Amino acid sequence: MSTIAVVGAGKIGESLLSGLLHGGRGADELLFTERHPERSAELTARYGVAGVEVAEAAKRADVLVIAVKPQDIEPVLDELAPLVGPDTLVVSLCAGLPTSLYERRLAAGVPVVRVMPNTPMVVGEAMSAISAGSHATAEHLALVTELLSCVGQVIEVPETQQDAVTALSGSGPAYFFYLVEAMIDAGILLGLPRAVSEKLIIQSAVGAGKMLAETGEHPVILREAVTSPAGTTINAIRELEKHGVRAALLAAIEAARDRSEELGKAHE
Ligand SMILES: NC(=O)C1=CN([C@@H]2O[C@H](COP(=O)(O)OP(=O)(O)OC[C@H]3O[C@@H](n4cnc5c(N)ncnc54)[C@H](O)[C@@H]3O)[C@@H](O)[C@H]2O)C=CC1
Ligand SMILES: O=C(O)[C@@H]1CCC=N1
Repeated sequence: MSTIAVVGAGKIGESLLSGLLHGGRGADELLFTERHPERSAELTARYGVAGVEVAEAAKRADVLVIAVKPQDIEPVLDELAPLVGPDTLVVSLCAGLPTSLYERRLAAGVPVVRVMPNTPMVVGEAMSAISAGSHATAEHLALVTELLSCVGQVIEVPETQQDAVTALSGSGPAYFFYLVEAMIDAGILLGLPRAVSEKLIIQSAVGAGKMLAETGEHPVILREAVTSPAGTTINAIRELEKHGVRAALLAAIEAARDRSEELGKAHE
């Protein structure tokens, strides 16, 4: 039985704990650390998992999952440095932080796997991309894949692609939520009640997502099937093109990639 400790049980850390429990891990195989005592008590009451100090997590865990904000990593590394050795697998979920940061700051030979998950983890539909650091083996990657499979899908990418992945799927749910929010507003503009507009758009988003996932068709084909000659959709598409929506998405995702790179460089 291996012990998994989540350091920083915020949105992502809590979703992972919940997913691991649903996936069949016992509460006694899990630990978490949280700097706010009220939050810690709330999580223990909800999941039956013990909240411990970072140092205790480092001593007891076989797998340490780091889920603090990248800006909060320094004190965590300081605490872990004297306690973590090559028998502990460190899994970082932090945007921008390279495996080399952990390898530089922790004892020689500590295996590190970098992961970029996303918030649909909360409903078991995460997209997680994983990359091995220089001491992580195929077995370590297989273990991380098994853990993350409890909360969604997993792919392996070279670490050089992780900043791009962060911009695409890490932040990606926010772009879809933004789009949905704007489309609901459009319904209000056209005079629909808010509740009706929300239902129409959310179910359209769910349906479109399912079609993308289940038909295997390219998005262009699916869009063309909606776009009738001299119909309504093409009029909307003309406006999207006129307002540069495609160019805006390219620029937005490039900016997110740049920020991920900056977050990593802040700890060089
Ligand atoms: N929110 C998102 O969509 C995604 C976030 N991530 C990454 O996951 C990590 C966590 O993000 P969120 O869950 O959104 O943040 P969050 O702010 O909800 O959670 C972070 C938690 O860490 C705790 N914490 C900070 N320092 C601590 C310490 N020294 N000891 C114990 N607990 C400590 C905080 O109290 C907080 O509850 C970040 O590095 C982020 O880049 C990755 C993919 C998606
Ligand atoms: O915005 C952020 O920095 C985090 C990482 C990816 C999604 N949310």
